[in-house]
Amino acid sequence: MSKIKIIVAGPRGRMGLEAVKMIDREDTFELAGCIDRKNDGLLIKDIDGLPNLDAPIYTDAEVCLQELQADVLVDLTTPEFAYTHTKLALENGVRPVVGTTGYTKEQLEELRELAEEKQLGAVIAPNFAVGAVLMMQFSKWAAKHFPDVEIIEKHHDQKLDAPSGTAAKTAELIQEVRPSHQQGHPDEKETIEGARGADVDGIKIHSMRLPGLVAHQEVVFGGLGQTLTIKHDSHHRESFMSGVKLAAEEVMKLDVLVYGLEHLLE
Ligand SMILES: NC(=O)C1=CN([C@@H]2O[C@H](COP(=O)(O)OP(=O)(O)OC[C@H]3O[C@@H](n4cnc5c(N)ncnc54)[C@H](OP(=O)(O)O)[C@@H]3O)[C@@H](O)[C@H]2O)C=CC1
Ligand SMILES: O=C(O)C1=N[C@H](C(=O)O)C[C@H](O)C1
Repeated sequence: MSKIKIIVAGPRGRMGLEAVKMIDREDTFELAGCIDRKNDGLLIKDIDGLPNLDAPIYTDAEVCLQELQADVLVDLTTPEFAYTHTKLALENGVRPVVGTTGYTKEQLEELRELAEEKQLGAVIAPNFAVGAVLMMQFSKWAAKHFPDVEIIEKHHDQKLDAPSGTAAKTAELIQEVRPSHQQGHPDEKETIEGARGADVDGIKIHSMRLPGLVAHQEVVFGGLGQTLTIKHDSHHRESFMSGVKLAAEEVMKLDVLVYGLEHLLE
């Protein structure tokens, strides 16, 4: 069986480095090359802290995608670049597996249409940790019985986007089953702006950023005389890698874009 040839965008990042190491460990994967913001023409092994691999680095994503003829692009960069990378990948016959968060609904829809037009698989997953996917699914189930819910997400202080992609996706899943309504007292007023958090159709999202955190979320439901808390913690970025591996394998069998790892889990 031939190996799945993978390009990683963002190899020096916290997630990108874990992905490069995972691809190196897996016999069925080959690191074809990387897209980086700098280090054009160097090899991965030339960069301090990266594994001893001969994969070439490109700063021009389009040239990289055209020259390497890879199967899959794993993107772990920033929202502003991930969208362009994903689009370029689909236009060049490469299947995207995207962990980068911060896509707008319009961008997702446009990429869904492009994948369909090209008949190419694509996976965009705001969270690759299986535990986090279960947390989201359990939350959707709980919301049928507890329509009053608030989300508290906690991340490291280098995170660029707020709320997290996971919190946004959790709210979206809950919205599918929860009748739309505002929560709290109808006359409540914020005496300090932002005190009640972000609002998605009445669901409040609170984002905490602190050094020492990795990725954590609590979904708290309130009912008469009781609360239910569904909580997930990623203590290390290794927690995301089994999901990235699964997505890189499964995307080869898809001819549409799927949004969320739950679509690939039994
Ligand atoms: N789906 C999931 O399970 C998870 C998703 N994430 C998401 O993944 C993304 C990356 O997170 P994280 O690794 O923590 O972030 P980092 O900031 O550690 O890494 C991002 C990397 O992307 C690089 N980069 C920026 N622009 C480009 C570009 N145009 N081309 C290539 N590389 C580029 C950055 O380079 P430089 O260092 O020079 O800025 C940096 O090395 C975020 O959106 C985050 O929310 C994170 C964890 C889990
Ligand atoms: O930036 C991070 O770290 C993470 N980002 C993703 C998100 O925005 O949900 C996934 C995980 O929470 C870690």
